[in-house]
Amino acid sequence: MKCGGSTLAALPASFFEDMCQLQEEGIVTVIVHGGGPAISETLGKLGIESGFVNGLRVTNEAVLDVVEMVLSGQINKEIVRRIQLTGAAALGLSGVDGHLIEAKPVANSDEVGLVGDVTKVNAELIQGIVNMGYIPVIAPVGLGEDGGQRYNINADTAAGAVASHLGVEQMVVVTDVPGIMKTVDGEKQVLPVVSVAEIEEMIANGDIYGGMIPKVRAAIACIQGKVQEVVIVNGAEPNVLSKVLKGTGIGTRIVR
Ligand SMILES: Nc1ncnc2c1ncn2[C@@H]1O[C@H](COP(=O)(O)OP(=O)(O)O)[C@@H](O)[C@H]1O
Ligand SMILES: CC(=O)N[C@@H](CCC(=O)OP(=O)(O)O)C(=O)O
Repeated sequence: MKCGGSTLAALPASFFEDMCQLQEEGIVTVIVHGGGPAISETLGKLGIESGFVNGLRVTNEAVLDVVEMVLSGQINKEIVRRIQLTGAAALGLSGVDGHLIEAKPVANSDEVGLVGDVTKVNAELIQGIVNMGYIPVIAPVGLGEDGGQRYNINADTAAGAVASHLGVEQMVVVTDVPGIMKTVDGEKQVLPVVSVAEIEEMIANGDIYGGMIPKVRAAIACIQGKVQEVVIVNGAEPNVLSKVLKGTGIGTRIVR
């Protein structure tokens, strides 16, 4: 599951209770989370300037210090605490811990700086944490191959890579909108299912823009592998996880 920074504050208790219930039924959740708004807020308080290029935060060492502090500290531990309040066990870590996420500079690193693309995921470590009965909660900070360099990784990209490497059936992307929306006859509608070809068209004509672009790109990358579908849902919806797993037609399903 990818849990977006846009929706974290709005997640109801039922979101975490569902996760606990699903774990009892043998359906394990692995969480990769974002925290973009909280990073921007702390950067602002500290007077550190940063911008975005095509949805990726321009990242230097000073920005990366804040990204790591906010994601691996504040946000990661907040999610761990909320899961634990349901009685379930959770273990928080970032891509740095146990070389969980290995990364290399993105193609446009001359523009965005220390932003990484995932090259490797330590799936055995995630599996081991799951086998011990913990829900892994992963912050998207990665390490270079030599282990010396940190990278800021977009959380959608990191979640897609984790889903692919784990070979899971489904990735759920939890955000602040009820799915991929399109204006039809002047009215905004949620599309129940979209294909890869339709997504490319929607990006080209501007129907999909901004923060939705890395989500659909990550979805496309992972459903070309073992993952069969990616579902985009609104985290504020009560019991959204059990609704997704019961196939109640909630959100947008992205299929091949
Ligand atoms: N076609 C679309 N349907 C729904 N949301 C869209 C679409 N295109 C762009 N968006 C935007 O994507 C946002 C979600 O991305 P983002 O703000 O990065 O959230 P997160 O923090 O969950 O990753 C929505 O709030 C919306 O403004
Ligand atoms: C490279 C890059 O842009 N990294 C993101 C990581 C957090 C993230 O992706 O959070 P959301 O899912 O809430 O957007 C950032 O610095 O904001």
